[in-house]
Amino acid sequence: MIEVVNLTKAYKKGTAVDHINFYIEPGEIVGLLGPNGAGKSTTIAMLSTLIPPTDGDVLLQQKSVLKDPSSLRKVLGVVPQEIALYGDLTAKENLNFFGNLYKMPKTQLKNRVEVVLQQIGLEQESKKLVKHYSGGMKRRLNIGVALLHEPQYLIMDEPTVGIDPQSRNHILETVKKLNEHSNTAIIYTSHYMEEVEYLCDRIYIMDQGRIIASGTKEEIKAILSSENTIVVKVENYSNDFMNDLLKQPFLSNINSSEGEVAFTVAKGMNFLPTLFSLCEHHRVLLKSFQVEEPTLEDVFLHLTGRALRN
Ligand SMILES: Nc1ncnc2c1ncn2[C@@H]1O[C@H](COP(=O)(O)OP(=O)(O)OP(=O)(O)O)[C@@H](O)[C@H]1O
Repeated sequence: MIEVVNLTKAYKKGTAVDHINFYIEPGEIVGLLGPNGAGKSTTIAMLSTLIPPTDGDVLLQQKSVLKDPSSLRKVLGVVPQEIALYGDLTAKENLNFFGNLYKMPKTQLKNRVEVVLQQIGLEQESKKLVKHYSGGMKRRLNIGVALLHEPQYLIMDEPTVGIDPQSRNHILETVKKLNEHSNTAIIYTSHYMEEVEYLCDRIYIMDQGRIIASGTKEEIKAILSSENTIVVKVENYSNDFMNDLLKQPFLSNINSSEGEVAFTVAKGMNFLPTLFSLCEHHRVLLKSFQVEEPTLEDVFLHLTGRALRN
């Protein structure tokens, strides 16, 4: 198990990471979800012993890795946000180059290169120069480099930023398979709520250097269990209708766009009579309404008053 204990990074301008605690057990996929600037990359840099913390520690099997970074590096692979590859080499040559850099034995490296190329779905393209690769293929190879030494734990820092949807899906599937077939534990950072929701067993939500919520998806969503979001489709609605809705004490977070009005209401509150009478009064045609499950985005909005993506 890897544990992060009171991990902190303070810069002159402010504290990027502020006494955070979390853990990951073998075989888990754990999500670190937060908006830009929340402190995710700084956390990962400290966790992978690239930068020293101002305070706190990282423990592997209850032993400090700050005192013995090599113990962690043996079992940890890191996929950085930036692509770190040589464009004038092929995929195979890149993998061999990094394998040699890590001083992997020759026969082991040869086998691992073949396995990794298959895992990242680049066997057919392994002899192409990387400079001719698409952004998504480069990202996949970036992941491959981190997998060469068969790490037990893999950290992925926003691995799908700036790539097309097809490559994004490919990466998400690669992550799932890696976890299912090789039992690799994965720390997945992202500001895409859907990715984290799809992949992760447990989630930590970060904001302004702190962890503001943690648990399984269900546990985190339960923070909003006392409310329901209602989405109503209407025609001919006016400002007066909206103003009257805003005056209702039991409705909150009222938003409208393109024929849809959304609001939250306390669970169990019978809002329908009021809604019907307001529609009738303002001659608004009520076409449909539905009760929506809260999303992690809703929880973030509830906890911080801001949207996850800006
Ligand atoms: N070397 C540094 N010196 C000073 N401040 C820094 C440094 N590195 C990061 N920060 C600040 O720390 C905060 C957290 O940054 P960090 O990159 O960890 O966030 P993030 O959640 O990874 O965001 P992103 O998704 O944009 O990478 C930001 O306010 C950033 O400006």
